[in-house]
Amino acid sequence: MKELEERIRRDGIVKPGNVLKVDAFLNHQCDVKLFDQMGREWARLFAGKQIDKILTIEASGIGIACVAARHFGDVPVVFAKKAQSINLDGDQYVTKVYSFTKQREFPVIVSKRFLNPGEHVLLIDDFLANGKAMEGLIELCHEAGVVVEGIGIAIEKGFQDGGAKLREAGYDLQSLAIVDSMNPDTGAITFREA
Ligand SMILES: O=P(O)(O)OC[C@H]1O[C@H](OP(=O)(O)OP(=O)(O)O)[C@H](O)[C@@H]1O
Ligand SMILES: O=c1[nH]c(=O)c2nc[nH]c2[nH]1
Repeated sequence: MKELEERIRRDGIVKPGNVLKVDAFLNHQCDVKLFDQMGREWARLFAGKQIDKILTIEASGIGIACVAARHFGDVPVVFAKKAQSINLDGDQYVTKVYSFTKQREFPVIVSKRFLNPGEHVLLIDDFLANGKAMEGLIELCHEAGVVVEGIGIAIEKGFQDGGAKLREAGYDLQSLAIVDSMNPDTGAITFREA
C-alpha cells in the first residue's frame, strides 16, 4: 500500500536488531486517517469473505483492528490479553507467546465467550516478524473451532520468517507493506514489489 510505504520511508527509523520504529504513526502515536486507509485496503483485499469478527492481540493491534472493523460492517473486535486480570473470568483459551519487543514470554488469553465455534475470524496486527503472535492467535482459534479467514498485517518484515511460514501453511496473508531489507547504518529500506 503506497501510502503506508511512503509513511514508513518518511517517519520510520531503522534500529539495530531488526527493529523498525514506527511509533510516530502506528504503534504509539496513532494516525487514525492512515488506519482508516489501511482498513479500506484490507476490506478490498478480503472482499467476498465472510468475516464475523476481528481478532487481534494487545497492545499495538487494538487500534488498527478497531478502525478496520468499520470497513467490515462494524464486526466486533476481540483482543487477546497478555496478562491475567480480576476482570477476566470464566473459561479461557490460553497459550503463550514470545513478545518481539518486550523479549519475554507472555500468556495470551481470550475468554471463551468471545470466540464461538463456527465463527469466521480475520486476524489483524501491526507487525509480522517471526510469527509468534499470529501462531498464538491461530492456536486459540483452532482450540475454539473458529475459521481463520485471513490475516491482515500492516508491516511484515519479509526478511524474518513469520510470513513465509504462514503462507506455506496456506493462510491468506495480506501485508500492506513488506520490508525486504533495512539498514540501521544508512536507514535505507527496500519494499517488496506488490
Ligand atoms: O511476528 P512476531 O515475532 O510475533 O512479532 C510481531 C508482534 O510483535 C509485536 O508485539 P509486541 O508484544 O512486541 O508489542 P506490543 O505489545 O506493542 O503489541 C507486534 O505488535 C506483533 O504482535
Ligand atoms: O515497533 C515494532 N517494530 C518492529 O520491528 C517489530 N517487530 C515486531 N514487532 C515490532 N514492533
